[in-house]
Formats: sequence, structure tokens, C-alpha cells
Amino acid sequence: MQLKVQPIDIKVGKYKVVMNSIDAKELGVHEGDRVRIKDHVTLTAIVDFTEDMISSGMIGLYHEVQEQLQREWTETVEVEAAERPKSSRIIRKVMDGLKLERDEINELVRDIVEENLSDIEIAAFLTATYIKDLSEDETEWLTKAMIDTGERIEFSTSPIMDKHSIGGVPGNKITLLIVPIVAANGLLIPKTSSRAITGAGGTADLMEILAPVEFSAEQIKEMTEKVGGVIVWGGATNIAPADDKLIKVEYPLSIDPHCQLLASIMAKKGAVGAQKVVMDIPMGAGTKILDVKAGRKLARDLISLGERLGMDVDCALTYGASPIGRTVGPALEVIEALKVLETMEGPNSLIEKSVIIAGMLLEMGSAAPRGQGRELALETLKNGKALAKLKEIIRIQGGNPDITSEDIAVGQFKADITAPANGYIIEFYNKRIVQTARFAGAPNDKGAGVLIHKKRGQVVEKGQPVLTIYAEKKDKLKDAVKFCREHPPIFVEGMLIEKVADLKEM
Ligand SMILES: O=P(O)(O)OC[C@H]1O[C@H](OP(=O)(O)O)[C@H](O)[C@@H]1O
Ligand SMILES: Nc1ccnc(=O)[nH]1
Repeated sequence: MQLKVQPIDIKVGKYKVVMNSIDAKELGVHEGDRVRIKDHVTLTAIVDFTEDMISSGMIGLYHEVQEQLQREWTETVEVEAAERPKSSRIIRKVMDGLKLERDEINELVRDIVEENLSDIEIAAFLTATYIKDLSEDETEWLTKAMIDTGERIEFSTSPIMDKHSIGGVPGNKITLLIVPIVAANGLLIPKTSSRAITGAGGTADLMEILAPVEFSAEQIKEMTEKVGGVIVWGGATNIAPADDKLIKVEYPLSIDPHCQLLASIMAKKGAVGAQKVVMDIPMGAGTKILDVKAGRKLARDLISLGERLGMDVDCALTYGASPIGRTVGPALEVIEALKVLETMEGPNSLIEKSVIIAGMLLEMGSAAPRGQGRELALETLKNGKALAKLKEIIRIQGGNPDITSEDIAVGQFKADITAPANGYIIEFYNKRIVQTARFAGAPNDKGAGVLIHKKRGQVVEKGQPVLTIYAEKKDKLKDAVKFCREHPPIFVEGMLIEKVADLKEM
């Protein structure tokens, strides 16, 4: 079928076209099916429908397709129905709970990287693995395929250190302290982070307030060799490029399936050439890992996957049932982390967790004798060497090294959430805190988030502020306050959970 080209100058991150339903029917394609566009080059694209947007006889080409075809809009193209990629059958196999061959996993990852799969197909793959985990072999192949479809960094010195958190605990800004502590002690740590997955601010979202986070693999190597460390966004690099494409679909579902989490983290570590890695596994109610048993299993899986990739992995099971520190959301978290670096003033949960994990890295990298890593890490914080190193990292990434915690702006709209009764706070719901911060606009609105005044175990009086919500937009603040009122993130001893009068309502 010959169709006249209508350019649509929107980037959708995939080869996608819009067709009128009459033409689509004639061609025998449905939404989500593939068409082959034949011009001086041939490409396969995913079909979208919108009757009013495109008239019959025309085909809308999104930016990526136009770029590939390099044609003017007046021209026509030949369009024919195409088969779906083989990967959609492979995904079906995962949905049926069947084991995949290594070649199939390679093909699937290649199609993810080359944007040949729709978000619906990727969501089906992720959901299937959420319901039934991939085997150890499949997870190893997935990780290796993710590494092999991108660039790799090879350093000429060793050891190359790295850390990663599995996420799931709000306010986990520890990377901003750990990377400079480790680099200040002469070790190399090329840290790649993701943006928020289930939270309200990933490390990449935080670091972006201080400096650009988008660099090529080559630049990461160069910067790390110069100053000892970087904190960059993995998604901007061609390092394990499948990772961010999967995370983009995980984010709206708020899921991080076990095998995907392993592959996502370990592919990034493998691709930067990390040799000695510490994993932070936050545990407890409202986190990704509910108890010690599950935490130990994940630790074993991470260590064993590390062995398969030739990496030495140690794990820290950490307390995650309450947020780390007192802030959740990018700007608030950066302020809190900088204050600790500047003055050592800050919550113990943040300082202690950071120095313990930094200490483990210092010992693994032989920068501190066994048993003395924590002390050295604390000393590096106290004597200002960590702050000086963070400034070097900010400078080399192109940010302003003179920035202080005072310079960082939070959202101009704010509202307090007060205690509903007198008593001890006996529950603190992580997920509701994250949801509140997300309703307020985090992580995209950097100034949005939640400041926590009172934590679990503390006494409150009725009417006393427990949280302050910050937002950059008034409407978002309203949404966050409404959510918080309907789903209180804290529970004070003695509060009523629910009144039940009629069994029929249950
Ligand atoms: O949004 P949730 O799922 O909580 O966690 C995702 C965060 O956890 C990891 O932290 P880090 O890079 O080790 O500091 C990721 O890179 C990301 O920043
Ligand atoms: N799935 C993931 C969890 C935490 N960090 C990541 O990079 N990826």
C-alpha cells in the first residue's frame, strides 16, 4: 500500500508510525502490530492508531522513523504488514513459565536495545518474570547479554571498586557520601546509578542537582582516572543500554522483579569493569526485601552471580523499615547529604550506614586493614577530605564545585502533616512516604519531596507537625496532601484503624 508521509516531530524512543484505522484494516494490522516501510531503506515499525490524527491514505512517521528514512514529508512510502519480532514469541514462552535458551535471551535483549519491542511487550516480559523468576542460568545469560549489547570500560589498574543499593528504602542518599570517601582514599570507583525505580529519587536524580550525569563510557573512564570517582546516570551511557529501557517500563508498574534487579545491577557493575563490589540490601516492611531470610537469599544470589562474572561481591543487609535520614526527594536529599559532608551534622541513620558501607569498600580494596574500614571512613568524613573529593567530582562532571547545602532550592509550596493523636509513632509506611513525594512531583520536580520531623518510636502530640511536604507546583502539593490525609504514612499508638459496624461491608 502506498501512503503519503505525514511527519510527526515527536521523539517516542522507538520506530513507531500512526495509521488511520481504515488503512490499517485494509492492510490487516492492529495496534501494536508491525509494518514494513519500504523506501530507499526498509525498516519495521510498531503501529499506533488515532483516527483523527491521520487521515486515510496517510501515515504518520514519528521522529525516529523519519530520521532513519531521511525523507521529506511530501513523499510516499510503500507500507506492508510485517511479522512481529521473534522476541514476542520468546516473551510468550516466559509467560508460559518455560525455560529460555541462551540464544533466545540474546535475541530478546538485542530487540530491547534496538527498540524493536513495544512497551506492552516489555511489560509482559517484566510481569512474567515478576510472577515466576528466571533461573540462575537464565539470569546470568540476561546479565551477560545486557553487558555485551553495550560498551565496556577496561581500566589498566586495579582494584576497581563499586557499590550499589538494590533500592526500596526512601531517602537512601548514601552514594553521595560513599563514593567521595572511597575515592578520597586512593581507590577508583566509577559509579553508575539508575534514576528512581520504586522510589522518589534515585542517585542519578540526586546527583543531577550538583552536576551533569550524562557521559559516554570513555568519559567515565577518563574522569575516574583523574579524580578517583564519578557518580553518573547509567541510562545516559551505552553501558548496559537495555537496563534503562527496562527500568522505564518498571517505573510506572512500581515493580523490580528479582532476576531483573540482579541483571540490572550486575550488568552495570560488569560493564564498568568493577572487581570489588559492596551491595546494600535494605530490608524490612515496605522495602523490596521483607525479612532476613529473603535478604540472605538475595545476598547469596548477588555473590553467586558476581562469581559467574568474575567479581568479588560483599553484601550489607541494612535496616530499611524507616527512611534513611529525614528527607525524601532529590533536592531535600542532596541538602541533607551535603550538610553531613560540610558539618558532620545529620541523622545517625545516614552517617552510620554510609561509613559502614564505605568502610567495607575500603577494606575490600586494601585501603584500610580488616576491621578498621569504618573508622577510616568516618575520619575521611570528619577531616573534610570526602567533601573536597566530592567537589573534585562535581567539577570534573561539569558542575559548580563551590555549591553548598544553602544554595539548593526546595519547592516553594509546602504543607505540614500533623500528628492525629498523642502517643508514640509505631508505624512508618515507606511506600506511603514515597507515594506522597511522588504526588508532590518527585523525582522530576527536583524541589518536591518530604521532610520528616518525627520517626518511628518518637513521641508526638496531637497537632504537632510530623512531615512537611514540599512541591514546586501548587496543584501537586494539594494532591500530595490529599493522598497523605487519605493514607496516613504514620500510625500513632492508640489510633483507630477502622470502624466496622456491618459485616456486609467487609
Ligand atoms: O527507586 P528505588 O527502587 O528505591 O532505587 C533505585 C536506586 O537504587 C540504586 O541506588 P545507588 O545507585 O546504589 O545509589 C539505583 O541506582 C537507584 O538510584
Ligand atoms: N533494578 C535496580 C535496582 C536498583 N538499582 C538498579 O540500578 N537497578
